[in-house]
Amino acid sequence: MTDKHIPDDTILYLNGVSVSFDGFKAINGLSLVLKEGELRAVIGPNGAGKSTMMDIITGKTRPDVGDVYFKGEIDLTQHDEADIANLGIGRKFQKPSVIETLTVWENLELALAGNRTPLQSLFFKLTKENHKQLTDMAAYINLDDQKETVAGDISHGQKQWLEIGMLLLQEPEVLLVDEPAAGMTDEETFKTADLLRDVAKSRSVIVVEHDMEFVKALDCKVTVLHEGSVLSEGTLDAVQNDEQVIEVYLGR
Ligand SMILES: Nc1ncnc2c1ncn2[C@@H]1O[C@H](COP(=O)(O)OP(=O)(O)OP(=O)(O)O)[C@@H](O)[C@H]1O
Repeated sequence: MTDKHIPDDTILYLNGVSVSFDGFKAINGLSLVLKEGELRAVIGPNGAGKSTMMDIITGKTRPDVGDVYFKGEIDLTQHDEADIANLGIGRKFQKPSVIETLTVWENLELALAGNRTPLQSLFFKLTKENHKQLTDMAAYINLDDQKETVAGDISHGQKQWLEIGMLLLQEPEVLLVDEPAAGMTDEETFKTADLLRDVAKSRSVIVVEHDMEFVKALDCKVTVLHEGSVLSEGTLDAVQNDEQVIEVYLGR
């Protein structure tokens, strides 16, 4: 147990986190509390520290100082990237990393096998239950009709959904999603917002995004980062009307 007073329903707890690169403070006293089952959008101008924050949560970057706790008692600064993924924090990078020469179904199958040890996955055979799991997931991510299509032939938006589906098969408790709507059509953007809102009914989700229409569709609490710390937090309306946020975005 930690001596920090972290509320029971907190899944991620960042407090006073800072990290410098060559003397430049990319993250500067950052504090953020994410509740179980919460969907949170993180916005902020280029260089605000959004990716670095995700890197710290997932163990890619070690903070110089500060607390980073998962589920109240797991000190994430003491774990490496592989450990943190296994603990239940999944991350989707901006660029989809599906295997383009495999079908949608095969990509999903691979993600399911990925939950096993290398030896187990070598001999992995789909059970009836696994088959249903993959069929349900394909439908859930709007790819029911594309199951047999090679991933290289589906749209950019569909690739993003496929990757979200692959991550969900690993059943993370927290899903971190980096700019999912970039390069999507309007229809795909809104479907993605629907999907992530639904995902957040059974786990916690942080979405980093620039597209304000998408953030509006997510309909959740918004955190604005600037120069490595939280500038404002609240509803999208509240942060968009915050004088400090207006100044940072519009340079007034
Ligand atoms: N490994 C690194 N070495 C040096 N500087 C870095 C490193 N990683 C990030 N930075 C710097 O830290 C700052 C924050 O970068 P970060 O990528 O986290 O911002 P961001 O909010 O994700 O920006 P964007 O919206 O452009 O992706 C930037 O000034 C960046 O140049």
